[in-house]
Amino acid sequence: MSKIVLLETLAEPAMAILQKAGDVELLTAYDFNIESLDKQNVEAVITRGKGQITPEFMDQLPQLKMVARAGVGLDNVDINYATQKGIKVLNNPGVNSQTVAEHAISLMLMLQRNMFQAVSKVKEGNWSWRNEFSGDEIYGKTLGVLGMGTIGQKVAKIAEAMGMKIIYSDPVKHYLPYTYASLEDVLKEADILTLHVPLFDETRNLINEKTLSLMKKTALIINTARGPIIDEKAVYEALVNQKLGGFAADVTNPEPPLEGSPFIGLPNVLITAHLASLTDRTYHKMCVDAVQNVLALLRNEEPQEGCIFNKLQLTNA
Ligand SMILES: O=C(O)C(=O)COP(=O)(O)O
Repeated sequence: MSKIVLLETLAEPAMAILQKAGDVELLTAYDFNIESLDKQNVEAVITRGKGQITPEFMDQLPQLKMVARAGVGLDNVDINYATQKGIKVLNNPGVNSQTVAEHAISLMLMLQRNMFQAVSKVKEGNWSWRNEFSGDEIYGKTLGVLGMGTIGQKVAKIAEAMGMKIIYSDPVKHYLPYTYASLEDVLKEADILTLHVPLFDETRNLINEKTLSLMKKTALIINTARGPIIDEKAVYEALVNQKLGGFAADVTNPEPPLEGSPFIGLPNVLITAHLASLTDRTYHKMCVDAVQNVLALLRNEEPQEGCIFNKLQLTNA
C-alpha cells in the first residue's frame, strides 16, 4: 500500500479525507525527522511552508514520487533536485490569490490612513489625536506591482477600482490594461509598491539599498510575498532616514522576527504574522486540494489542472 508522509498538520477536512482513504497509509513526521519511519512504499510527502525539502531529505525516500505543497510558494522545496530525480512537485496555483490580495489592500489602506495608530488611540480613550493620523487617500496614486501573477492581478484590479493608476513589472508582458515597465521605472513611479513575486535566487533581496534609492521618499512598500525578497536592514535604514514613507508586510525574514527587532517597533512599520491566506475558507481549500491531488496521482487519476509545477520539465526529461 502507498504511504503518504505528512510533515505539517493540515485543516480538518483534509485530514478527514486522508484518514478515510482506505488505499493509503498515513505517516506523520511533524518535526521533519523521518529517520525512524518505515520508508518502504513512501510515495508522497505533503508539506506546507515550514521545513525545507532538501536533496538529503528526498534521498531518504527511495520510492518518493511526489512532494505536494498545500499552498503556493515552493521556496522550501528543491525543485531542480526533485525534477532531476523524476519527483513531481505539486502546489495549488491561485488558491489563495483573492485572500492574499485582500490582505495586501488592507495593509495598504492601514498604512496610508494611519489606521493602526488611529484605532489604538481611541482604544486608549484618546480622541484628541485625530488630526495627526488623518493620512491620505490612495485614490489617484500610482501603484507599482512587482509580479503580475494571479495575486498581482487581483491586487491591481481592486486598486484600479479604487482609483489608482497601475504600473507593473514582470518577466512577461500580460494582456492587461496596465502600464508595463522596467523594474527601475516601476520603482521610480510608485507611490505604493506591492510585491507579488515568488522567492527565487533572482528575487532574493530585490528591494535593497540600491533599488530603494530609486523610490520616492514618501513611498510605501507592501510585502505579502516572502520576507527575503527585501533586505530588511536596508528598509529599516531607509525608514529611519526618511528615505521611505512606510512599510507593511505579512512576511518577515526570519519568521517569526527576532525578538526585540527595532524594525518591527517603528511606528510606520506594520507586520502581520504570515496569515494572509489563513482564512478558514482558503486554508481548508489549500489543504483539501493538495490531498485530493496526491490521492488522484497515487490512484492514476487526473489531478487538478496546473497542479504539477515541474510537469513540463519532467515531460521533456
Ligand atoms: O501558499 C503560500 O505560499 C503561503 O504562503 C501560504 O501560507 P502558509 O505558508 O501555507 O502558511
